[in-house]
Amino acid sequence: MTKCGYVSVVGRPNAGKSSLLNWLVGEKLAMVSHKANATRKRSNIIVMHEDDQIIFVDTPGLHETEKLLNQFMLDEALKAMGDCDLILFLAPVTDKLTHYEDFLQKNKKNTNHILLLTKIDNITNDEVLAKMKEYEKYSDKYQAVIPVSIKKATTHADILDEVVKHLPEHPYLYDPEIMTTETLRDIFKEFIRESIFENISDEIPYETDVVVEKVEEKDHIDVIKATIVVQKSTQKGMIIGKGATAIKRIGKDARVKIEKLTGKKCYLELFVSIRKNWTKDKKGLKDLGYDVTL
Ligand SMILES: Nc1nc2c(ncn2[C@@H]2O[C@H](COP(=O)(O)OP(=O)(O)OP(=O)(O)O)[C@@H](O)[C@H]2O)c(=O)[nH]1
Repeated sequence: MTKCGYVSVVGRPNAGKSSLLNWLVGEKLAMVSHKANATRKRSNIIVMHEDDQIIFVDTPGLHETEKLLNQFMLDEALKAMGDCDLILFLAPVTDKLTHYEDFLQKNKKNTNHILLLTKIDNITNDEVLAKMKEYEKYSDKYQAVIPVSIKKATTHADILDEVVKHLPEHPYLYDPEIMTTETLRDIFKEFIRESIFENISDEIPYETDVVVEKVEEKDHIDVIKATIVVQKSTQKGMIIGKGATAIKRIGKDARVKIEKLTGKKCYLELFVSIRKNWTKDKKGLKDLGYDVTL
């Protein structure tokens, strides 16, 4: 009998969740940013490991906050934790244990979890061992602890072997050929958002969203029209930039990512529109597809 189940990938902002998933699936599907809190919604990434199927759920970072959009993000992560067969908790190896202790508090259903110590390329082997020793006082809480660096590691078999051990016997839930339940439209949106995070500084990316209005898939080219939504007119000016330089850079970077994924040319047309204070009220969030039930 095959094994198959849901594995929520959880950790504080910037822990390396999306990077890990892209690495495990061998394809760039999730948005990665050096800025924290870039991931806003859950998304499924499906990895076949030998005959077993693992459905990883990428989640927004665990963080405390008052903003409505951020509360939605936290709620997404908590829901994913309460609703899976196993949790992968990612802790950058240099983190203090308090983040892990916070997670233990939030894991109300005591779902089984594996502790992944990430970014171990940043420190020496001895330091990694010392950190693993620190976590040992919680060894009755986790199923396993695995140190990992996606920058250095050459195989992911050890992580996947360990994950599969804790999944139920179950027939596949998805066609083994597919890598994600996200639509291409969702992925294009995330690529454009990622390019905004890369090119625009300060708080603006956090108050920006993207609506993909139209995707026309032709034989040799995809024609995509998308609108970048901001909260106020000064932000619109920043996104466009002097002589439209900023928006051109955003468009170029997003196009390169899209073309790499699809293997086709892409013509990407970007617009900017203002929706006043969309991150702050329920209607604004709902209109942009964040199903707030808070
Ligand atoms: N040195 C090093 N950097 C890493 C590693 N994994 C991820 N990073 C970097 O850490 C940053 C955050 O990575 P993400 O994958 O976006 O982190 P996330 O946990 O999904 O972040 P949120 O969206 O904020 O929840 C990026 O700049 C990555 O390149 C690693 O193994 N080593």
